[in-house]
Amino acid sequence: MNNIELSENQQKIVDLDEGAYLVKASAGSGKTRVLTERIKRIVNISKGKVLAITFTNKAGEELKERLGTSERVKEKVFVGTFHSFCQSILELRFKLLGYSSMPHIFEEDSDRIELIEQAIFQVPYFQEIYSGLEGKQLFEYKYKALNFISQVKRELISPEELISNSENEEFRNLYEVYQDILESNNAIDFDDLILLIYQLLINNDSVANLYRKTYEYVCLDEAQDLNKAQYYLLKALVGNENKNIMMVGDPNQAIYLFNGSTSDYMENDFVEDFGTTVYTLTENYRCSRSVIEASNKLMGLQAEAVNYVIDGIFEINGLLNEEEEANFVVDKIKKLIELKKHKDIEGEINYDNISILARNKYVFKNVESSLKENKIPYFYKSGNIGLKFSSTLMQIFDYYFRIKINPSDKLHLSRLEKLLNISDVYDEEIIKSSKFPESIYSLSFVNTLTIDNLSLEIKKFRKLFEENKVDGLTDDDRKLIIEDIDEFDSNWKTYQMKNQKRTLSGFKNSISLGITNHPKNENGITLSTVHTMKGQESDIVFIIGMDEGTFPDYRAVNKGGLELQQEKNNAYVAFTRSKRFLFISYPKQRLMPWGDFKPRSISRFIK
Ligand SMILES: Nc1ncnc2c1ncn2[C@@H]1O[C@H](COP(=O)(O)OP(=O)(O)OP(=O)(O)O)[C@@H](O)[C@H]1O
Repeated sequence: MNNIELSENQQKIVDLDEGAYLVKASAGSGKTRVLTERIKRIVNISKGKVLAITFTNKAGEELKERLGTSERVKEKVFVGTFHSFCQSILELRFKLLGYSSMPHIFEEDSDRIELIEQAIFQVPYFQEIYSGLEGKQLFEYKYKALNFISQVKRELISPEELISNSENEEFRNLYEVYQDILESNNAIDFDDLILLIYQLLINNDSVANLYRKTYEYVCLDEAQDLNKAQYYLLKALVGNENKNIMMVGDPNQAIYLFNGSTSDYMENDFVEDFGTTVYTLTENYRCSRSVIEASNKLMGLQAEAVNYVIDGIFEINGLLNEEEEANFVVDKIKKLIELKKHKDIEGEINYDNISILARNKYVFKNVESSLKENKIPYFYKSGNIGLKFSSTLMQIFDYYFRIKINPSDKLHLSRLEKLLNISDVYDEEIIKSSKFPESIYSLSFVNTLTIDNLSLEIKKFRKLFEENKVDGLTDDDRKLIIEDIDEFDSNWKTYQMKNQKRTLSGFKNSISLGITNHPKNENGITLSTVHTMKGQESDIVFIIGMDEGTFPDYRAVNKGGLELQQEKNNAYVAFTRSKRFLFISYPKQRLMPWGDFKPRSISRFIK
């Protein structure tokens, strides 16, 4: 991989002098490759440090892998997501933002939902509206309110703008109450993390100058996914002097409109604000001729195949229903595996070089059962997900742990009280007579923990379950608990490796951001939504459920315009994940949850 010879155009970009540059190029053209090589070059020839931002932890890990592990790289490059970068600043400078101790991240959707519910119940006006709602409406109301709050933070809207926006006037009070509750818990949400650091940089010149001096170069992958807060954060960080910033991206791969992202920040604002020079790359190094022809046709593009000698396969198959579609996919997989070799594919065909993609997770239901029936190994690719415990004992540990490091965290305290169904979660006698008497072990584990004894205490805690010293647990319970402890231990080890200055609170926030969580190397066929597969590739790709209403999603079809365009981009991302073979399928009818079959037509994207 590292011996790849760059094309003349790619090399020219790698060798550019200081300045602001945008590489706007299509899928598979080597944008990430060029960015990586440029970072390597800067590390070798310049004294300055590089800040390399990615949108997911996974993309960050891959970038690190491509950069190698030399001391020089470790010392001179910070690779991370916007959130992890902001967290690292917040940890050092929370006092400047008015916090007396490091605020904690409420990362779970369920945390935010509970907070908004609390906010609703604090304002009679909202409480009245809410009480008049039922079932799905309740959820939709909370979702709408949370979405509004998120939008305010992402779009950097001031309170004045809020007031002038009559449609949103209603939620304005709720926003303030939500923020107050967060504050009283000494907590922040994901959007706050970016907003707070942006505010710090624009209001505090000495901090901003410090970071400008520290990071002489800024690099950003997948720049079409920028939202306003992220773009303005970068702008505030770079300042007016050293404008050494390179972004790479592809407007046709913009698929995060729902998060407030638009390629306008990359294509317009970045170019105007920085006097940026724009480069393009037109060759596709990833895909076979058939895949490129299909994706060019989809988008009206003219990407050139570098692998012109590799024909590849592109097929569209309509099946009777979802069950038949699943059987078709599994049969095809079996045949490919039996084949073992194909002239277009390097090495042996095995499960690991096959991926099945779909617009949404629910589309996988039939394929998943068919894979199971046929004993074909598979796994779901996960996104930016932090550690989640499966055993109740470790979930209880998690609550105690959060409260220990953030005593203001009333949200998780009340959840713990509810779970144990007791009012004093620190009274050992009461715990012993609670629903989960074994939580006493979670509590004493948390009580002993300090940043210096964590490794040792984790070992001791694990031993309790290995040696079956805790009453009332089945073997299955013990197995689950030990697996959870091992995951916690592995997160701790990663945190230790990545951080010189360690604190329990820093560790917990890193877990919340998913920075320390490296899902085990999973084997078998990859099942993934298109969003999660972004930036990745696979020799053989199946895209299932390409019927109108599913892909494109019916909501985008109803809305049309930009939303529908993003669906098309989504299909483009899906097509171009395939290096060699691309099999697309759709069911001609779908089973509705109420038991009827509904006819479906082929997606407009493959007609
Ligand atoms: N000059 C080159 N010679 C051979 N292979 C290359 C070259 N440049 C890139 N590649 C390979 O092509 C594939 C696509 O490269 P990369 O992931 O950098 O593209 P990208 O433009 O970031 O893609 P996307 O936007 O679709 O995620 C990778 O497997 C990469 O190693």
